[in-house]
Amino acid sequence: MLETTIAAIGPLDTPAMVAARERHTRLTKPAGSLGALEELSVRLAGLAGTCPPPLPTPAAVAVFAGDHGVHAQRVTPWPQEVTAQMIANFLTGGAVVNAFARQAGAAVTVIDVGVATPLPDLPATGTSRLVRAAVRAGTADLATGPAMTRDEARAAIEVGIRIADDLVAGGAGILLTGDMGIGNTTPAAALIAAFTGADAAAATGRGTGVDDPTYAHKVAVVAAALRRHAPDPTDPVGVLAAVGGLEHAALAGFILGAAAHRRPVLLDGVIAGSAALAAAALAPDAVHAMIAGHRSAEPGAALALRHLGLDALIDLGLRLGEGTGALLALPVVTGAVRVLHEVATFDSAGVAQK
Ligand SMILES: O=C(O)c1ccc[n+]([C@@H]2O[C@H](COP(=O)([O-])O)[C@@H](O)[C@H]2O)c1
Ligand SMILES: Cc1cc2nc[nH]c2cc1C
Repeated sequence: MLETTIAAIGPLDTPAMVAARERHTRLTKPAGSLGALEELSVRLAGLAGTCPPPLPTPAAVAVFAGDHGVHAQRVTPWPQEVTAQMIANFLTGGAVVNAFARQAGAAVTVIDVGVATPLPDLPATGTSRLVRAAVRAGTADLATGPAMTRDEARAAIEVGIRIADDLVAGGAGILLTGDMGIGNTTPAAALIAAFTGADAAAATGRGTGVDDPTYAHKVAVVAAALRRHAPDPTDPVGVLAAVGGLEHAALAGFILGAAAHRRPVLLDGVIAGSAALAAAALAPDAVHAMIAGHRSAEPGAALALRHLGLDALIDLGLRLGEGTGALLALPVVTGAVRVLHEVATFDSAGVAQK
């Protein structure tokens, strides 16, 4: 499944992009006046292979949840049970992602790809549902050994591909990434260091908000893990297995799945950024489908986006995860595409040119 997904990912369609650029020159606005939205709309035309590209609707956000053995190293102040407790909150519609999803008209799918705490029977609300797809009950501690086996990393990637397949089959026009996992900014930092070559201190942030001593310890844990595992960026599955997380691997698969279906995938924060690096290492053309929703306050997020050649659409200092930054950026993406559908040309509107 991974190989066929990678094989389906290809370059952008040049004629559709040429048509979109040409159309922009005829619309009733000074050339270039929509800034980054113009190049984004051109890229989405190239992704869809048609101009104008379809409006990115309906939107589907997938929140991949997992737990982390590295929690034992005290890299986060939050108890591990909060991962499962927040899943319950997502399913009853009480989290920030639910509020933003209601605003955006997006459906929320929560995927247990490896939560350590047993989940109770959870009722789905109108717009949220749970998929139980745990590969294992949390990773092992990456400070003392590999986080998971290669087979488990691959299985988690394939969970993400399957979710992307299902959401696209259900009609989704755009996929949004979300994540939930107490401790998951530590593997995200290690992945970003492994794929970009940045050092541990540059790639590591404060996550949910650790104090100075905990931050220094977290950097040391990431640095030691990189020394111990010496992850090889040309072996992305091996990198994910050594220093990643189940939700990071699943998100990498989800991104690949979106790219294989030529659907845009709107990335949330630092966890999505680390997964996007893995996806790009597996299939470089997957980058064409990626849109950086926002610039997370985590320093590793900016490193990941720079490595991918992506500019964030919004920068509001968010560091929540769950898909919240991606959801806030969705109207920007829709606006970029709507221009190509709805704006009059100078000829049709009788507006004089310079
Ligand atoms: O999206 C981000 O950039 C982001 C930045 C910091 C923290 N988070 C969220 O906070 C949790 C991980 O933080 P931590 O400190 O426990 O590693 C996890 O559930 C993430 O979704 C998310
Ligand atoms: C309360 C809480 C909510 C979250 N949402 C995403 N990560 C989170 C981490 C915590 C701790």
